[in-house]
Amino acid sequence: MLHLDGETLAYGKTVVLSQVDFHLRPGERVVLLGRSGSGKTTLLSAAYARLADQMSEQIALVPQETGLVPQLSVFHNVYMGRLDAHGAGYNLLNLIWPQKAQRRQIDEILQQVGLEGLSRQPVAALSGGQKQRVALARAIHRGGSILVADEPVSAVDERHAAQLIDTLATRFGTMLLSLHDVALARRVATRIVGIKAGRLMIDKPAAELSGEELDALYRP
Ligand SMILES: Nc1ncnc2c1ncn2[C@@H]1O[C@H](COP(=O)(O)OP(=O)(O)OP(=O)(O)O)[C@@H](O)[C@H]1O
Repeated sequence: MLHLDGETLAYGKTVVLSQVDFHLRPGERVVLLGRSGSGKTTLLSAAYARLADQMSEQIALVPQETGLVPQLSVFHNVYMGRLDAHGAGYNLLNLIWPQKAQRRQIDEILQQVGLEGLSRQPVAALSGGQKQRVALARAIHRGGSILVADEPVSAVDERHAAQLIDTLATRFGTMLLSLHDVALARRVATRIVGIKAGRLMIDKPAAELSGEELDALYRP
């Protein structure tokens, strides 16, 4: 479904990753690991751009900075995940006066991500972890079978992070994530890709990855 073959990923003349061979197959849950600044976001962005370009279905995206509109309510931010499913008139109506059917649908998702009762809160009034949950709810509302998410639970405590990732895994058949929590990565991933020194140093099934390989990935 996605193939990057020997590609160089750069910002202008600044090369971040060179000779990248990366693939994503339907049904995989691939987690990118690596130290801060290693290039996880760079690879995710390239992968998302390619998927969005090539696939006919929509791709759900959770960017690192969440991409929420702080002045708007939780409901409205989640609703925006699917603006393209409705006409302009219906979207405007929901902006002013959220419709019952939409409220019900979105309340159900909010419950799944632990935000029940917060639908009317402006996003600006939420904690970092709650904002991440809104971004996950928006991705779930967007739907489809593929999720690309950049550190989607970095501000959520360990136990809830695992629950949220499990919820995502039930909703999306194929996932490409970056995570900083190695234990969580091992728990969710079918494949782990480790980035270091401008290249993909690890690319193997999660079950085959040794502690020594992971240590080497994070060693300076
Ligand atoms: N827009 C940009 N222009 C120039 N350089 C950039 C840009 N975005 C990122 N970089 C550089 O590219 C490298 C990889 O950054 P990237 O954000 O992909 O890393 P990361 O592994 O996702 O880091 P983190 O875990 O901190 O989010 C870094 O050296 C960073 O400074």
